[in-house]
Amino acid sequence: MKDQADRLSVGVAGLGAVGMKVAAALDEGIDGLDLVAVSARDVERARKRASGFSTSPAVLTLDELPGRAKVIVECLPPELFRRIAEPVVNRGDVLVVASVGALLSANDLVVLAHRLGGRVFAPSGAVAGLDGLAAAAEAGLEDVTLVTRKPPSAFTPEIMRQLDTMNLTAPRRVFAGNAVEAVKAFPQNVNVAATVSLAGFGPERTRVEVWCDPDVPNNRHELNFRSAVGEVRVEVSNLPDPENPRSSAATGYSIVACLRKLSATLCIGS
Ligand SMILES: NC(=O)C1=CN([C@@H]2O[C@H](COP(=O)(O)OP(=O)(O)OC[C@H]3O[C@@H](n4cnc5c(N)ncnc54)[C@H](O)[C@@H]3O)[C@@H](O)[C@H]2O)C=CC1
Ligand SMILES: O=C([O-])CC(=O)C(=O)O
Repeated sequence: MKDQADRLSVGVAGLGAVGMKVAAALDEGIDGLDLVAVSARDVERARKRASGFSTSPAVLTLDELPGRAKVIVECLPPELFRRIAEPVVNRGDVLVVASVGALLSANDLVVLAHRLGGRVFAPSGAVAGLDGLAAAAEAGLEDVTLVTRKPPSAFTPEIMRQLDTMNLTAPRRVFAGNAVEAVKAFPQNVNVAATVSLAGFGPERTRVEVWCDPDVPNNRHELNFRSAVGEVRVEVSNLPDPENPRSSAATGYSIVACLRKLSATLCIGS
């Protein structure tokens, strides 16, 4: 048990598929961390969602959240990323990011965090293999490719209409390009591409394919990389979250695992 002075207060921005898992795990207890506040679009609804929590976090609007906790976990729609990230970083606080795609156009905030002594964490989220990728990056990467394959129901209604995905009878490649272009085209589907690119070869050089596949029930991510010290292939087949099928159910748990490391004595994995 940490001394009171060493404990970190935590706020969760967004109580959807990802944020609710993070808030629930904090409420159950993560060593050294205290859930003090949550925020969602509909404050009344958020109050109901948090009513079973034993820690009784304050339920706030998004703009009230910065400053209420030392660590803010962003679990919002990507278009709201800056609204929470900017004030958090401006205070020199710790930001943990789910909408990692939005980080690709927010390098100014990372620079500011560095200047003010803050920190920004981008957990692995729905993808795996970033430990090996980070090691390979140290050794010298030669090629990184991420192939994301999702069922039609995992795309936003707008993209489903654009691509006519509901009428697909066979797998179709709906995107090929680099991570920057992938995030622009699919802001709610390929945060993983942003995370992989930041962990390894950079957003411009990381190659990404997105497939809409009526034959797969799960969200699949296949990461391949080659470096001076060998080749790695990692395949993930994630169950879609029952609350939001666009997000893999594993995402929230990856953020929880990252939060545990904030104050853990024994840290496993790079
Ligand atoms: N890093 C990764 O590997 C992954 C990242 N994601 C991303 O994580 C983020 C969260 O995903 P989900 O939880 O599935 O989304 P969701 O749609 O289930 O939840 C979003 C939450 O934001 C809240 N919200 C909306 N407007 C708000 C406002 N003005 N103030 C406060 N809260 C507001 C909503 O009430 C909702 O609780 C998304 O950007 C998603 O693309 C999703 C899957 C994987
Ligand atoms: O949850 C997933 O499988 C991936 C995802 O939506 C994202 O990276 O934005």
